[in-house]
Amino acid sequence: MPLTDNTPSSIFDLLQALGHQKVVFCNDPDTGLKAIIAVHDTTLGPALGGTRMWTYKSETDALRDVLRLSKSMTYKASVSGLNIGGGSAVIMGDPRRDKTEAMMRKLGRFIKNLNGEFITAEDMGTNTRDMEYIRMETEHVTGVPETMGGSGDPTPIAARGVLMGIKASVKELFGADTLVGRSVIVQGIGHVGENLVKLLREESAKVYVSDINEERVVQVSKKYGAQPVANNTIFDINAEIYAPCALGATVNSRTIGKLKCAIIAGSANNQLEDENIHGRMLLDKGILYAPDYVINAGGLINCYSELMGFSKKRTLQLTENIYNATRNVLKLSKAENISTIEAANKIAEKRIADIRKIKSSY
Ligand SMILES: NC(=O)c1ccc[n+]([C@@H]2O[C@H](COP(=O)([O-])OP(=O)(O)OC[C@H]3O[C@@H](n4cnc5c(N)ncnc54)[C@H](O)[C@@H]3O)[C@@H](O)[C@H]2O)c1
Repeated sequence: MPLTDNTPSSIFDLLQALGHQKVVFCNDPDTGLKAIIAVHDTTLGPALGGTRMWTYKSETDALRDVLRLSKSMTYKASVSGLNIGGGSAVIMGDPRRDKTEAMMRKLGRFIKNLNGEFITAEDMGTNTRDMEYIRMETEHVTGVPETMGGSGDPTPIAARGVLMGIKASVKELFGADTLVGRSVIVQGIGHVGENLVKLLREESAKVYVSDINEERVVQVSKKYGAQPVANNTIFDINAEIYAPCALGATVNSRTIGKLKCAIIAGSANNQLEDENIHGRMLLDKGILYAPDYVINAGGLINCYSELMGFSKKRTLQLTENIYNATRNVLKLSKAENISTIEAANKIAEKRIADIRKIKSSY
């Protein structure tokens, strides 16, 4: 996705280049809410995507993030075979310091005004409690607590999907998908990261953990028998699998040279800073990259299931199918000698184009 410093300076040119339908700036001085909602593509259905709250350095950074996130939601839904489109919301601010009930409910009012074109869920910096606040103002939210008729926390399912993607990648590279003794470094041990550490340890993998929150590193490493690693030394560790589970763009021209892993497979959205450049660099370096939006679709699948009338069994089936979806992407990448992200994009774009055609006919 061409969202770098070289991207068009006009916002409309940028939206045109990325294919976005709508961007809404939400400003509410009373609650301090400064949020951006982006609706990328609704060909397959209403735009579904998380609300992220983060201390963005600038408005441009927040806009860049919401545009990247929403586009990857469209692609994620498409490769996962779901009938929904892609959208996303970001709130500018520190979730630990600035977030309030009123702020989340105000965001709910903005979402309500979109009349179902955008449906949200939790993401970094937000949680099920926040979704509950949004639900007080609009029905267009998923991932609300079970007590409110929702499917609850989607992060264990998101982590299971990532595990499926890791297994499919290991199968491709090593011929068998067992994780016994395989080494994995998990960067970012928040909601998804911690669940992933748990699953990896249950599969008897050797797990290293790092986070900017040192307290969590101590807690999580103790709880699951993982090895703590200082955040600034993660690229010095000799681990076969690097699982980015924090912010995106950690795979870039500055880090690729340092990577010692054979596989990159994690939950973070938009792991490649520039997918054209860095997807190719990884292919040339012989590092297998399991495209983020293919393997982190579990959270989306959970939210989608909630919209369809939640069934735990069906949700698990769809999530375990991430194994096959990843295998298909890797197969196409190999057959056409294209990067794995190009292969995933081809599969996603073909489904959207096919459905767009049938929707335009009587
Ligand atoms: N929550 C979901 O259901 C879901 C689903 C799919 C993808 N994702 C993606 O997975 C990633 C993690 O989501 P989450 O819900 O676990 O978020 P979270 O906020 O619970 O956890 C993120 C963790 O990353 C840490 N972190 C932040 N910057 C870091 C850095 N530079 N280095 C190391 N650690 C850092 C934070 O301290 C925190 O512990 C995000 O990119 C999110 O978009 C989340």
